[in-house]
Amino acid sequence: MIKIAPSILSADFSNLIQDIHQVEEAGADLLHIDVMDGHFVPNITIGPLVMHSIRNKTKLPFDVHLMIESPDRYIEDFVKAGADIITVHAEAATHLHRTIQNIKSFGVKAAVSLNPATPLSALDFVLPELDMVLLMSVNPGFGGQKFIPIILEKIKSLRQMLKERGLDTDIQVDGGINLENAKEIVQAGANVLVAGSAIFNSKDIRERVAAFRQIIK
Ligand SMILES: O=C(CO)[C@H](O)[C@H](O)COP(=O)(O)O
Ligand SMILES: [Fe+2]
Repeated sequence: MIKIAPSILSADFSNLIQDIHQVEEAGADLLHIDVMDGHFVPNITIGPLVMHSIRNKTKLPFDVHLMIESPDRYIEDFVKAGADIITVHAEAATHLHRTIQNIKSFGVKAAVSLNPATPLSALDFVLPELDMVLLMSVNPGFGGQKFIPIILEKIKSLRQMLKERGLDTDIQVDGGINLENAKEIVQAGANVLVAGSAIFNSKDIRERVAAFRQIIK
């Protein structure tokens, strides 16, 4: 079962709840929330306060992508704000194993993200601890960027690595996913697709989620 995770980074923030309801009614599986701190990435987005304010407006699980330095300082805040899955960047966590344990200690799912240039070997000694791996297919920081094609090879290698280890960890891919490339990303081995601009910048958000579902089924 392939999951669709619309990224609210490209939603209309003046109509955020309406946009969220549209993707929810269209059958999205997760709500992808991009948290940026202006340090790890050049952009600044939303924090736990906004997340908490939308928590009781939707039943969609919150898939929280932390693009922040020293993520341990904020894990508890994001759990309290309603996170169901918390993803940290391997490049941003000095003690990655400890950070993963910290996330799991709150009973939420733990995931690690790799920037496009970071090798899969960064996961070698934490892979069995993870519910999901997030492979970035753009350099993080902004929505609306172009998918980096070589990440297809990375997805295939990760799926093979998981198979060899007997793991069925989710592989999420994030950045530049659209109706044209979604199928090959799934065929490469991804089972959770994040899409921001391709969903929220379309004229008909519901129809666009349905079109993604049709293409990847
Ligand atoms: O983490 C992200 C950027 O750092 C976003 O989730 C991602 O870029 C989604 O936006 P789009 O689908 O428009 O590329
Ligand atoms: Fe993201």
